[in-house]
Amino acid sequence: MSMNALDAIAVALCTLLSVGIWRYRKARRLPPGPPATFLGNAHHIPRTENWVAFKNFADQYNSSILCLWMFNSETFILNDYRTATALLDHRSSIYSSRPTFWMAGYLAGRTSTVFGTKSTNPRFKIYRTLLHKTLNPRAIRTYRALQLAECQTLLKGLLETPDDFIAHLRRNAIAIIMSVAYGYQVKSNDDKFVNILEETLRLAGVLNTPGKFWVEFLPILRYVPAWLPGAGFRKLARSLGQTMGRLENVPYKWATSQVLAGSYDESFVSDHIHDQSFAPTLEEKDDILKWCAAALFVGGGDTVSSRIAYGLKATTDGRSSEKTVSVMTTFFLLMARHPEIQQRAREEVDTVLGGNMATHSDQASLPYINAVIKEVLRWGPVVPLGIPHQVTEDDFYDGYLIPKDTRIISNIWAMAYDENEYPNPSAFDPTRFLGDNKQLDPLKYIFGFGRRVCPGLDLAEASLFINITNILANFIISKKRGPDGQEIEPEAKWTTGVTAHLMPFPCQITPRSPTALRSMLSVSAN
Ligand code: HEM
Repeated sequence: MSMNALDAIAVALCTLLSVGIWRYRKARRLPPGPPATFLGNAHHIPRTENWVAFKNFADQYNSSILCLWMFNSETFILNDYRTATALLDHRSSIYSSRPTFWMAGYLAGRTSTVFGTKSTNPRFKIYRTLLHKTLNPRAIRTYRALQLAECQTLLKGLLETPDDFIAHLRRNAIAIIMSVAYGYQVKSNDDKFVNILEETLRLAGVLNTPGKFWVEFLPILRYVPAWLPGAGFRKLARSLGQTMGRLENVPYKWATSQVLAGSYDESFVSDHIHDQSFAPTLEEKDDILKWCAAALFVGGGDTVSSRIAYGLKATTDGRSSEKTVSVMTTFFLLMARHPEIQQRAREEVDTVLGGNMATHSDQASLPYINAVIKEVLRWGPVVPLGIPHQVTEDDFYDGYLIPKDTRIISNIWAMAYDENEYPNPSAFDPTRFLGDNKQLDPLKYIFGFGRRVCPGLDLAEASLFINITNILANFIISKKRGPDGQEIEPEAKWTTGVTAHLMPFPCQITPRSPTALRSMLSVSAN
């Protein structure tokens, strides 16, 4: 048979299969979405900023729910808050599981992580209960002194080496979470445990690369014998999974050895190590505690702070750097871009604090600062597509079938940039959350939904408040000037992954009064 005849047969088969899939979808009353071929919709998912593409599809199909096909299963993407809360919050008893992550979970031997545990697994309830005990609004009051002390270290760092602001912010977030999880004091910016976290996040990024591994689309491939040509993905997952295991094992071993030696700072590990009520055996208790502590470490380390993004190149004021940054750095970028908003926030801080260091009890007296924090979180959602949920029963919504096992993605970015909720959504405008006609509060969705909602949200919010308020009280953030004397516009370029980070940008951080700040820091130190 000639090549032309073969090509024609292949095209005819593909067309038949695609039409078949389209008819099947229509018959089952699934939500709309871009037409799938027999290879699914993989080709519709861009590798960068895919949350924008999903929102564009939702606009194009005039539907807040989209259906994309990933070979053996449907993925639904929820693009507005109304739909996401109706399903993931109000029907959370069936929408709180997680799909199987074949490379980073199953094949890497990491199905017990808190992030990936299915809601049907008895571990899920135990994990959530233990994390809640450490992170509930009452419990986090005990970390206030720690947050204040770490904020002082941050202010000192910004005073001494302002150009290293990313490293100072990173140290701040990691120091807090390492203390909460393990009772470990981070002493330098080049810490052994922090390096393990960054290496693990890098490897997780490799295994989670969208569209890279066929087994994510065709899970049956997980049975392909590892020695067969083309089965290298199995070896890769196993070997990276072993290296990633250092994340939950090394700091946990360190913390337990400190407790057993009787010289330790209180932490999640020390609080629970002698409690066996939640596990039938000692081994299981250790396994549960190590995964929970690691979840604190990853959750706190990869969202509030900054991290290294390997393979990404960027320059800040001429220096090559590979660091990317998150919520606090988004704040620096926005303040450099909006001096008038920064000034209004500072006036409120000066009036209320009168030169003293802000403490947690000042939060209720600073409405404009609270609005700035909400707007920073909305403007740059740090987990733009949330973490996928999975529905455990067939369900119906708005006339659509949502079949059991469907993977549900909440497009948090689309909710934050929904023109119906936020007129001119690209504009940074804290007054959205002030006055009589307040716009939708981003705290309702930015931390996720239902039984999977982020357990660290109160801790994160408290840290953001203390750091942002005290930075505004003591520093002026502005655009840097180049050698030609011209201001350099700080650019907002995002990385794509589970968490989105801003690429580094230049900015000028100037103390308002170095002498006053030094004396405030020395008084607090005494
Ligand atoms: C601004 C900071 C943060 C943001 C925006 C954020 C956002 C999120 C989101 C969107 C999810 C997924 C929720 C879902 O599946 O519906 C999540 C999960 C999670 N977060 Fe956070 N987070 C932040 C800080 C933290 C901190 C500080 C910690 C730890 C102290 C933490 C620990 C976790 C954990 C353990 C999960 C997994 C929960 C589960 O699967 O059951 N996060 N977070």
